[in-house]
Amino acid sequence: MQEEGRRPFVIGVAGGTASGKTSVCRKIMEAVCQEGVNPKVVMISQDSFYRDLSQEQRERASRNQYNFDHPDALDIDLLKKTLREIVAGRTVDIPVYDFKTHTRSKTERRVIQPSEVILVEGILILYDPEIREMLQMKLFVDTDSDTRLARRVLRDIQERGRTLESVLDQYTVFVKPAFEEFTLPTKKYADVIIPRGAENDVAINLIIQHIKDIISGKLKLEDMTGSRGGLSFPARKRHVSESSAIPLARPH
Ligand SMILES: Nc1ncnc2c1ncn2[C@@H]1O[C@H](COP(=O)(O)OP(=O)(O)O)[C@@H](O)[C@H]1O
Ligand SMILES: O=c1ccn([C@@H]2O[C@H](COP(=O)(O)O)[C@@H](O)[C@H]2O)c(=O)[nH]1
Repeated sequence: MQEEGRRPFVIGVAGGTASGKTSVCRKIMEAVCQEGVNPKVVMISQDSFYRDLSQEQRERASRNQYNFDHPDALDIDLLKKTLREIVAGRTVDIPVYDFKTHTRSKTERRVIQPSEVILVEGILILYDPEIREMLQMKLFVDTDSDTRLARRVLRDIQERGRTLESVLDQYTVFVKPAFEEFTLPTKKYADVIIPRGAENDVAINLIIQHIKDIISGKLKLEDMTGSRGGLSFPARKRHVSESSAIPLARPH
């Protein structure tokens, strides 16, 4: 159960498509859940907040004429509302999105119980200023674009019902330009940049240790209480300037 008066520690994980956002979140979740205090940790994907497409939009999507990488493709208001509820410690239910049909399930919703640590990942999770304000730790997964494309091709063919031609076409027309216009510029908001994603154990272990210190109370509450109340990343106080976030590179 969430402790009275303690707000969840909300971590935003951004990065390009197939950069390893989900994989990084899973590694963090596994490690943090091994902690003796056994905190409740939950992961939410921005993908759950894709708009439910009309028949006409679905037809365009099937012809690769719909831009899923533009901020307008997401119901950002619903995402914000949901995050506010979560921050307030309330149970919420979120849509279940189907990448094959580009629709939300009519019958299923995912229930998110109050938790001590919330990981929220997505290509545009650092895009909206109000969402950024709700995040106490901001991460950017920085994986080489060729690697990302190679992974996306495999994943979208295996899991999202796409053909090679359609993945490459969508990537060239929408995914890459939108990454450069909307996602890449949000890297400057990150507190920590993780080169190479989930394989970067040095970076991920440092992040995990920081989260564990917060959960265990090793980092003092007074150091962490920011203007938004509740637990906030202590780096707020010694916050590096937006352009000087620390890229955690492989040691040589
Ligand atoms: N370090 C890695 N090495 C090999 N494959 C990876 C690695 N990280 C992620 N993948 C694979 O790449 C694809 C996208 O990874 P994922 O973590 O889902 O990225 P994102 O959430 O950023 O889209 C998945 O199929 C995943 O298994
Ligand atoms: O119906 C849809 C919805 C989204 N996409 C693509 O998904 C990625 C974002 O997901 P990641 O897991 O971060 O890769 C985005 O680039 C959209 O293009 C889609 O293809 N179809």
